[in-house]
Amino acid sequence: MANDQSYGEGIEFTAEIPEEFERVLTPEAVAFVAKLARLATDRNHELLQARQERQRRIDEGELPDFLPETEEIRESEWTVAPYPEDIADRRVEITGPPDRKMLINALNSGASSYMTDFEDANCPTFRNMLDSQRNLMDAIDETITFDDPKTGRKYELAGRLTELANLMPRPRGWHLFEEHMLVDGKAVPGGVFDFGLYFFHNAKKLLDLGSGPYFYLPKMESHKEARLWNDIFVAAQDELGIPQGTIKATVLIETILATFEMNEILWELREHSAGLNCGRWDYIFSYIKKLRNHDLILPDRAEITMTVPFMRAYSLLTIKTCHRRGTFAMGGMAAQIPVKGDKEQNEKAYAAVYADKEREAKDGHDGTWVAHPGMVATAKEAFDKYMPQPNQIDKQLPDVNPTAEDLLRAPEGHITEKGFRNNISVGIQYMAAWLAGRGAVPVFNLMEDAATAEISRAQVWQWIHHPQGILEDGTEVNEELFDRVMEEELDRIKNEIVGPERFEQDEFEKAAELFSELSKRDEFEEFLTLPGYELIK
Ligand SMILES: CC(=O)SCCNC(=O)CCNC(=O)[C@H](O)C(C)(C)COP(=O)(O)OP(=O)(O)OC[C@H]1O[C@@H](n2cnc3c(N)ncnc32)[C@H](O)[C@@H]1OP(=O)(O)O
Ligand SMILES: O=CC(=O)O
Ligand SMILES: [Mg+2]
Repeated sequence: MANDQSYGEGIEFTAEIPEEFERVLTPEAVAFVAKLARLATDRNHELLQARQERQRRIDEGELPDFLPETEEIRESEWTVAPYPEDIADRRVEITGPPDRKMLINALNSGASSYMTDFEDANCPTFRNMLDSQRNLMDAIDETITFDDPKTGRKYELAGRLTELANLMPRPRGWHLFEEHMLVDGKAVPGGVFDFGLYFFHNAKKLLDLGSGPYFYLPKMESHKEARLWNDIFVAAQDELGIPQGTIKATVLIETILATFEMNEILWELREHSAGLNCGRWDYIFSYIKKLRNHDLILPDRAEITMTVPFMRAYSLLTIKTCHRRGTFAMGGMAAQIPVKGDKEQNEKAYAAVYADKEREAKDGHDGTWVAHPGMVATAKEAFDKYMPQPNQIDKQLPDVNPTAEDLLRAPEGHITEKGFRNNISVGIQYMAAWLAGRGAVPVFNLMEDAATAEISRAQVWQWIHHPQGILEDGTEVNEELFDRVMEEELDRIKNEIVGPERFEQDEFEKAAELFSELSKRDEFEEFLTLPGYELIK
């Protein structure tokens, strides 16, 4: 175990650091993270406070809209700094948590980039966070290998790092803190911990290889949150003597509030921007969460596709905004993954991914996300067809001018018992995996992660708490119905889906307890990973 005395004044670790991770938490790397934390932590808390105040105003009737005070930024002509040539072509980006095997598989997958996920697809145990950093260090040293004890298979990189997918880590969002590292008695913002360690160990090596420190930034709700990231980038580059503007970050537009501040977010990060991405799953979650006190009730999760009007308006506005500012408009995640042992369902999954990517490419997106290596070729085929050049940033969309009403209008649809059941079952299955340390899992042939599970959780809460929470057969959604359905679904999970043995081993009972508590309580919990973190840290 590393000795916390060696880390310097005001720096403390609240958990043992296994020896194998001492090369991640070197005194120099820790001091670097501490420096960034001292810059960021209080501002992070103020920004979270501002989120609460905004929510209070929305609860009282205010609706999100474009900000009058930043009109000048929206109306004037400017572009972000040019992108580096090695990320000119981002047509297919694979995503996933950087566990050792997945990291090697993702780098070798044929995708243009790998969104290396410390957020939605990751369960933030201290071990997972440190293991991910170590795996990334080994990948960038080009020494990473993995011997799978279960299969005996050996894994290694399929070529030089620069011939493989570009690494684009996504640090944790501003709501998550790394409670195992304290600086001046305060937990370090999770994103600062993830970004700081990665940048400290790898930025110079990436530049020497001819690549660079590229990032994704999640779950922001305002341009002021982007300003904090920009200040962190400036300080980090300064500290390591790396030229300003070297970092390039793509911001996920995945909250209903950020959609009204796309220009402003790009402006804040203009020296460091690599565009925006449509984080569709968190976006739906955010819509439900932020507008929960309004009569804007969404139908079953399966009916909220990218083609319903408010989602389409958001995606087209992202493309318009990014291209006007000279940068990438990345598409989002199709949650379908290959279906083993069912040819028909498998073909449907591939067709759904192709249709999603075809629409994105035709609309003007510059690339897209897939959740599984098996889907890379399918997404690439769609983009190659409609975008033979590396990107289509020069495609302008002057006629796209959605109003606030267009962006906020709830789609028509149905709330069904099937949808209600599915939300409960998926939510419990996901939380059970998460509590066992896994942040992304296949459930009912779809990729589920923290963002998709949040939709399920938020819908159940909303239908229980809102007078319009009525199933299409007229049944009122209430706690009694919830208790009955949850018991039936738990029984099904135990006896038909995972089997009694795994049910006992994994955390299904604990997950059900948490899911039930969050669904029934009157106050809406901001993120399910917050009470979840209390159970795993
Ligand atoms: C809303 C959002 O934020 S989207 C972004 C966040 N979410 C994600 O990143 C989820 C990414 N996807 C995944 O984590 C996985 O695909 C899962 C968990 C859904 C399914 O994983 P598995 O159950 O392992 O799938 P499956 O058994 O089909 O995998 C086949 C092979 O592909 C590999 N694989 C699957 N998904 C990935 C991936 N995303 N990256 C790299 N390799 C992968 C597996 O490791 C396995 O490798 P092997 O043949 O060498 O053993
Ligand atoms: O992070 C992506 C999303 O869809 O959420
Ligand atoms: Mg997300």
